[in-house]
Amino acid sequence: MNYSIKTLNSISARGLSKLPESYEVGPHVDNADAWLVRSANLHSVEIPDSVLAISRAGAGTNTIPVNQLSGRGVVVFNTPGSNANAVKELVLAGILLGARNILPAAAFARQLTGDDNEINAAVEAGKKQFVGWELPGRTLGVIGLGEVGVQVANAAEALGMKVLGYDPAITIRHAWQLSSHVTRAASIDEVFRRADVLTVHVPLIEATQGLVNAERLALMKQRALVLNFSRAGIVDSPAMVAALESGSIRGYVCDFPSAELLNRPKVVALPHLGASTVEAEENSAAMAVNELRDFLENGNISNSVNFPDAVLAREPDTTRIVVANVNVPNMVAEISALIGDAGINITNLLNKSRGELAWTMIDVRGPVTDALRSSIEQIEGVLRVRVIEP
Ligand SMILES: NC(=O)C1=CN([C@@H]2O[C@H](COP(=O)(O)OP(=O)(O)OC[C@H]3O[C@@H](n4cnc5c(N)ncnc54)[C@H](O)[C@@H]3O)[C@@H](O)[C@H]2O)C=CC1
Ligand SMILES: O=C(O)C(=O)COP(=O)(O)O
Repeated sequence: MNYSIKTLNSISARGLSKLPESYEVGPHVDNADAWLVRSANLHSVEIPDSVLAISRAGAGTNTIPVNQLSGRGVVVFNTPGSNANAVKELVLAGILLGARNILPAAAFARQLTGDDNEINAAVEAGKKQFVGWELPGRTLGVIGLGEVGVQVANAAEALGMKVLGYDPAITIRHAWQLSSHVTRAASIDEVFRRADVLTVHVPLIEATQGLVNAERLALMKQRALVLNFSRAGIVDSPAMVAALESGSIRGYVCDFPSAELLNRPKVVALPHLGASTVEAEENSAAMAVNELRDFLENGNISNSVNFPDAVLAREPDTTRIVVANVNVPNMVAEISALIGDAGINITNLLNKSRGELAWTMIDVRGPVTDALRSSIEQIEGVLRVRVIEP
């Protein structure tokens, strides 16, 4: 079976090279079986019915209409951790940019004129404007201890910072990865109160929109530094500008330029570069490609953000019926009754649920007719049915 994948955004060629030649891949593929995206905003894009899955080569899925796609039985994937090291390194750079006033200092040096003696004199006279501070002993507050937050916390701790972390839904895996020297804050406001440097590593969702707001900025120590490499909307921009103008916040380093932030000396706004390294782009694309392949060829799901993980080994000469359905009682019984009525023997079965959605895979011997497939489609609560031949 040949599959087709439409790419949106620029996707690492080395990552895409993991696909077999039988796949049709590229930006101009019509009626693709799957889409592979980075930050493309799909909220106002028509996604054709041919699309069975969308994989986000990266972490954030706020640009994808996940709820709407769930209702259509479309699986949305992301690639957890694939770019976390790249973001961590840029966050560390951001802390150092702020701590040592590197950008204004370099701008000062760039505009010096005269011969070497005059330049040296200007350097010695001017450098006192850029006196910075060192990291050991300073407190870094990390909000969100997922793939990126844990790496930032551990790296800052290794550089001698005291690290205070907050994540009410930290996973067991991330808790294990976190350095035992990182202190867990009892509340988000405690992080704002105690941090010399604060960094946010949470997804943009309703609960995190404007998480860094005027009230919380007012809790912070005078002259603290704030970093945001998550999403623009997590920081209330007018509140940040007001805090920078009043001098209560030393600087704001972020990955999201906006009209309001441009040309402000205390703002460093990078052009969404967190995941823009050769390594992260390749990792993310390769992981997304592997997820899509296993999904298209076998119906298996790993790293979805809307459907459960569901992996069932294929047995030779079996046909797989894959059903996306609403998570209600009796669904498996109804589907298997129809298969039994068609005189077909089930060899293996998996049913997994996640919230309101479920994923059912049934392996059978013998051909699955269009009539059987459409009778399964007609069961109330079934969102989509695929039949994958041996
Ligand atoms: N600038 C860039 O290029 C990149 C930006 N990102 C952004 O960073 C975000 C985080 O990425 P990952 O760490 O890979 O995701 P992740 O899903 O591994 O971690 C997110 C963590 O935030 C926590 N969280 C959610 N709501 C919270 C709240 N209200 N308070 C505290 N913690 C909360 C979750 O429990 C989870 O542990 C992404 O959603 C994306 O928006 C990620 C990669 C690259
Ligand atoms: O992975 C993420 O969430 C990112 O923000 C990276 O975005 P990008 O793939 O560089 O457009």
